[in-house]
Amino acid sequence: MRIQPTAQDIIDLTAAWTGERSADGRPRVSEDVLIALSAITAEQAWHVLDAAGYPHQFAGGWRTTKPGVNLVGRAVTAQFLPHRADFDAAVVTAGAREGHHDGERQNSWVVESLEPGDVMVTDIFGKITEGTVIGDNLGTAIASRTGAGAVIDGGVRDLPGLTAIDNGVFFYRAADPTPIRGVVLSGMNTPIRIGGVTVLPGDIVLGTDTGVTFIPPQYAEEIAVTALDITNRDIFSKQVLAERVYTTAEIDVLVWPEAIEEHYARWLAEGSADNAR
Ligand SMILES: O=C([O-])CC(=O)C(=O)O
Ligand SMILES: [Mg+2]
Repeated sequence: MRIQPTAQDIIDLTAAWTGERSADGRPRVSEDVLIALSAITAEQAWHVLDAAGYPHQFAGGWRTTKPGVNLVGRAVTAQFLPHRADFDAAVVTAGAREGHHDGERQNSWVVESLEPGDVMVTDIFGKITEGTVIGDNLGTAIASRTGAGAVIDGGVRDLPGLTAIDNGVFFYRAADPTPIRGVVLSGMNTPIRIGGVTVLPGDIVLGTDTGVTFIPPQYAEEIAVTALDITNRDIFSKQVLAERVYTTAEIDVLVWPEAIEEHYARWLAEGSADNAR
């Protein structure tokens, strides 16, 4: 038994990704794509994923420590189950074989595995009381290791301290003063369920005020490129409307006539989108 699958198991699990990978086998979407995704909306991601046949990648109904700030990074998944003594003993033994020696602090096993650009994504079956996966100490460790944050489908504690962490964004269900208890870590970087979404290790987490999208890595670049085009068209539209070059009837349509498309292409080529931003 293993707590974390081997790199080869993770490669097999995510075989749809053909690009670069982390040492643990997870898909490693590039830094440039992550930066581009940090400015997009849940709707832009949804549009591409729905069209690609992935309509169930969004989970809503969160609280966030940084409203208005997006969370973007590569998922490190973790799953907790209700405590069961014999299973916990097996987990502690397997964990020690994989280098995790503090069997009483299984939540820290996950935190200590994190790398820059990772987002810790934890399924703790919605448990709030005694389901507080992190507080401000583990939150500080997550932020300093990842520069990103975490998605906890359960509780957090030390909320004022967690909110004060500048370099991390935390999505959670509710805060509670109790410490984590009565659970066992059943897996790290295994497939997990968050809301109605199946999340795989290396998925790109996009947390916005709307909710959290888990983007299969093979769609990350397409979403970044599509979103940039949508954003640019929006800037162009507002500019030509403000300058009264076209009427709203001409601009506010699903497909622009050829002349407006050509104008947009010229405008893009002149670098006007970058100037307007
Ligand atoms: O230590 C823990 O397990 C949770 C906690 O309170 C913290 O991270 O500050
Ligand atoms: Mg604490």
